Amino acid sequence: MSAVKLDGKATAAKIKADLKNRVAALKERGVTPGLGTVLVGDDPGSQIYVAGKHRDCAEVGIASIRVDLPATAGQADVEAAIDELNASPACTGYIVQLPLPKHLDTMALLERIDPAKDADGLHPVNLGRLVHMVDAPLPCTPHGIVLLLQEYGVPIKGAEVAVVGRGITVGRSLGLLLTRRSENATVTLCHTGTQDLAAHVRRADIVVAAAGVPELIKKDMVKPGAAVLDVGVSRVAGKIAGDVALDVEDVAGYLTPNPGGVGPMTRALLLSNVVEAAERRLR
Ligand SMILES: Nc1nc2c(c(=O)[nH]1)N[C@@H](CN(C=O)c1ccc(C(=O)N[C@@H](CCC(=O)O)C(=O)O)cc1)CN2
Repeated sequence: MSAVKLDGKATAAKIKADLKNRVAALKERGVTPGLGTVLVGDDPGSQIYVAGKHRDCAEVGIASIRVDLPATAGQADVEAAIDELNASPACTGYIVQLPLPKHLDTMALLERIDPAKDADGLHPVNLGRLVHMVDAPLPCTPHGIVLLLQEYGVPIKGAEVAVVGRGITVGRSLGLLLTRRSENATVTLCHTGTQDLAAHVRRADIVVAAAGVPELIKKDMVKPGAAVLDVGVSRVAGKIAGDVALDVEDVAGYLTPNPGGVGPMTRALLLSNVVEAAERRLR
């Protein structure tokens, strides 16, 4: 079997084309959406992702506000940057790029973001809204994964899904999304304490690998025909190393390329949250 490619780049391009029209409509009504980013330190991956987010903004007409702080920035410095973006009328939504340097208190900083400007959907208030299944900005990678599966007609309702990795940006919040009544999947959230990972993955119709362990998901762990989404962004010798071994392609029914799969969808859904926040202002 040679898997159907779940093309995130092409799907993101469609989403961005729609956003471009919505941004133009907002501008006609006197509102220019603006995305802010706070990047602390010089992690090479984070630098690339933040640069990509601002390139996307230019493509769809969203204004960019970029705050870059040195790795030595203290808690108070990052708090000041957040307070400024909370107060800035030009910024309709923003993110603090993760991971932050270890000396910073990530949770305290995420909580300081104005929930109405939380473009990542990771503020505890917005995650709480997701738990309660009420309207809120959705976390970008999980939302992108759901839209990518829908774009290719991969059945989600009733599917057995193995999510590997319990981080807040992907695994934990994806479980919340996929178990909403509108998706109705059955999710097993696997993590480093899972006893027999292969057994859980082998049962799954959809596998989402978001553990950050290169080639964790091997060909013999995947049910023939399953959809496999690789969220891994480890860097080995400067190149992206995904969580899924390359030969999984021989057995999977659908597979994301990496790069070109989940990453571009994450960025497109970030823009979507910024545009939605600007539209909400006009309601
Ligand atoms: N505040 C946040 N920080 C992080 C998040 C997040 O959702 N919010 N997720 C990840 C990284 N991430 C988002 O910032 C991200 C990862 C990958 C890409 C992407 O476009 N990847 C490209 C390849 C780019 C390259 O050459 O390396 C692709 O897959 O084609 C965008 C965003 C952690 N931090």
